[in-house]
Amino acid sequence: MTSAVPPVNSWDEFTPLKEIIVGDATHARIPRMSDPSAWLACYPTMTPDELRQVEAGEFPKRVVEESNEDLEQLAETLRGLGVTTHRPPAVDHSRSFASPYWEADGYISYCPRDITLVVGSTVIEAPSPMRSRYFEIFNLRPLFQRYMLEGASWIAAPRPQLKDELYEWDEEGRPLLGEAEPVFDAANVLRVGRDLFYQVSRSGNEMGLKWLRSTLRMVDPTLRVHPLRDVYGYTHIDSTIAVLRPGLVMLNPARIAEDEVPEAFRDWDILWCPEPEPTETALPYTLSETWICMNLLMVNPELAIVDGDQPALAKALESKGISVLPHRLRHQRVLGGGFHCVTLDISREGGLEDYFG
Ligand SMILES: NC(=[NH2+])NCCC[C@H](N)C(=O)O
Repeated sequence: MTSAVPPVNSWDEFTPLKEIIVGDATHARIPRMSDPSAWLACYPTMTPDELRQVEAGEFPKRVVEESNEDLEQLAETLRGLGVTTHRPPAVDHSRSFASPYWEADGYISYCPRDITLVVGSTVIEAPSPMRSRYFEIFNLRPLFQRYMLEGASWIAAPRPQLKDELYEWDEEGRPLLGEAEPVFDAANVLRVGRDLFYQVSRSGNEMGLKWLRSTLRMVDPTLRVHPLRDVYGYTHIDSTIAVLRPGLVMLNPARIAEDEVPEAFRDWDILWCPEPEPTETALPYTLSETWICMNLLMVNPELAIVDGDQPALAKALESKGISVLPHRLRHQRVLGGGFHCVTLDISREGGLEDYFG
């Protein structure tokens, strides 16, 4: 039975939220860094010597437990705002697995944003370049199957082979992402109605951009995918650019210079993210930089869920008429995800709009 209202409808990052998935930190672990895809995804700026400090295995119990407390609080707040909120339990990341070409450890279910791209009523399983993420999506499958039965479209990118030749090396012996096959994390993409922005970086290659363009032609031929090259070379776009509402975008001043604003946003009002407040971290190495504070969740164009430890950010948003709901995500740097990362919006009120016309 398909409903008149599509069960999945998410074309943007800012219109009023109706349904969302919130991540789960249970079983979160650091994979062995001997896997180049894990090193590339987790600590890509570390040299081989610096990487020696990283201990593979489960994140500290306190990190997991406190993160799950924070995620449940986030879910409660969203439910209180009338947003249908799902908490699918994490897969068991303690189990290693193999393909004909490699073996990998489990990783994390904390950031559903990273592995699934929702464009309109189409759920797209992204081809992550990280071997440890190969089965992460399995905890979302029951929901995706239900959405399909209710009328959504559900596809997956070609399963990537992730052979060693996909990974290249820089002059300091650090991994890079090659072009052997289409790979990207969904969090390399921002959606702004008819326009999507795809970051080419160590977590999304040019071949992935080609695949996404070819696929979105089937979703709607008017969709446009704009590459963001040489903006931020590392993992994911959502601590560099945050689209707050039509005509207003927050940018990371440490990564984008005033004279290098991506062309599409040059006529928009720009809110430069204030310098992040320093925060303590439970481990000496983190999956996210301090700029993860930008990684906020727009509940609607006038309301944002943000890190409560960033008063300057709250003030900056309020100066643009955006109220904030301060929340804690105590280990967002250690686990590599803020409020945008730890959620996956399934339905918003917005449609296939042209916000740049
Ligand atoms: N969807 C995500 N997990 N985004 C996290 C981006 C973190 C980014 N690499 C930073 O250090 O600022």
